[in-house]
Amino acid sequence: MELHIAKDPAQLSENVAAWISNYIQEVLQDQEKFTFVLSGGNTPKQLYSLLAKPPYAEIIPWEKIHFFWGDERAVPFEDERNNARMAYDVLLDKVPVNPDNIHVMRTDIGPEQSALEYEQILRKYFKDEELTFDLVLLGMGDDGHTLSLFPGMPVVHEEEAWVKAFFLPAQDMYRITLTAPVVNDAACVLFLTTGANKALTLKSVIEGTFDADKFPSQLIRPQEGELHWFVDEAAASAMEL
Ligand SMILES: O=C1O[C@H](COP(=O)(O)O)[C@@H](O)[C@H](O)[C@H]1O
Repeated sequence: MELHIAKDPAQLSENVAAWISNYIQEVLQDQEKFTFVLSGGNTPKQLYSLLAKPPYAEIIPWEKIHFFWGDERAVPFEDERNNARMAYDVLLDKVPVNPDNIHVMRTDIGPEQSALEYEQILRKYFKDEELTFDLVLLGMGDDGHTLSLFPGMPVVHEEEAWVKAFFLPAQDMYRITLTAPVVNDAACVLFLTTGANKALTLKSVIEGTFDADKFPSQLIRPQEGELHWFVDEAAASAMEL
């Protein structure tokens, strides 16, 4: 695991935008397409909006990138809580992405059906071979969740399905999520985390005893791929560095 600490969220977003841009260009020297799994929530907004502007808007070969999502809140696309909607607003509507390469988790059908359909989309894309995303961007909630793997929910222990839907009583909402084994098969996983409110959780996730029910983010340990935590000083403040 590699830990990268920046002064504040603005500097962190700058660093991550540059890092992602370099990584995409490097990977595309050896392959034709790049698979990028996006996260939702508030933290990546600044990063997405930087990627949508020069120099990244111009140097990233957008047409070669296939976009997927790590998780989705089962609310209509028009709802501002919808993770895909946020990414469209801040990034995807602003750069020359091929619309056929954008693979959203649908929320205009039932969540269970959407999860099954998304798994089919992934199986088709990866032609039933090993599912290996090039880059998975993740966030971490104050409670230690990542993707929609929330503390204490059975989905945390899912080993078979690639995609699961479930009801999250705490938010009175269905969630659709990739499961941890899928993310752990990725070539590179990048967590983006900011804020003092996440400091104690981050310390537990990185330095604490393994307890996936309490801190689902601890489940993310790529088998062979790279794991990077990009955090700001406030989020890192409780760690022993
Ligand atoms: O609900 C979610 O939360 C996490 C963390 O979001 P943040 O607002 O604390 O950055 C996010 O990664 C996930 O995609 C989203 O559905």
